[in-house]
Amino acid sequence: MKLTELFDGQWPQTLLFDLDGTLVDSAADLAAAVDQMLTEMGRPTAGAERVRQWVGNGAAVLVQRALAGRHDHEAGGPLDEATYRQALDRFFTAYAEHNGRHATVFEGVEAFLTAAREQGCKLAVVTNKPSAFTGDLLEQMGLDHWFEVTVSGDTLTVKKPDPAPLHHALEALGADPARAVMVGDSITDIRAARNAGLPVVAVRYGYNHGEAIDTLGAERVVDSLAELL
Ligand SMILES: O=C(O)COP(=O)(O)O
Ligand SMILES: [Mg+2]
Repeated sequence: MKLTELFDGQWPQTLLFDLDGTLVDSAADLAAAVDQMLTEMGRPTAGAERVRQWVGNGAAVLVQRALAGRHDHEAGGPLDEATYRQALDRFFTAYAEHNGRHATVFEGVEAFLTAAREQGCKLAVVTNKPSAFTGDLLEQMGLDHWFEVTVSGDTLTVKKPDPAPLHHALEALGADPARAVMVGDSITDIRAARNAGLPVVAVRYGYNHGEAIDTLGAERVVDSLAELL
């Protein structure tokens, strides 16, 4: 299913990309940092499989899920504020050490970005990842040169699924929202795109909290971004 089918045979002018689970397979590093934090706090580790399911709503929610040991962290009861602050602090320190160590760029990403650039598309990253890690990870993966604008989870006071980060990226690019597409891996990206009035391409290989992404309303769902070419 080609991307051009979304816009009457034309390429979109602008592409907004999610980062974790869409461009970069970063779960192993996030899991290493979460488990380091949990160990330092005398708690049992979570393991890569569960951490993968907890990624997508930013560092604060990831840490809350890790402390509760479950995805619906609120159902685990209220978290003690001091414990949460300490855990968040330890997670930031640990992830600064692990960020990029085991991460890889997903298959199809470079080919797709190359084609998009050839078509003159404007490219931006809109992630819920804190800015302390976003630029560093993009640089380590050799992806930073593709993107004119990066909006991180703490760039604004709200993050995806709020549409504001997407609007912010479009404004910074001087882009027409009517000719823009969001590309992401989770329900959060689909909701953010809906809220911003953009079509969305979803990838099946990312982190959607262990749930299938096919029935969540994305205009296109692919196994590799190369399928869009
Ligand atoms: O930090 C996260 O929770 C995930 O970030 P993402 O928005 O790039 O998937
Ligand atoms: Mg993601």
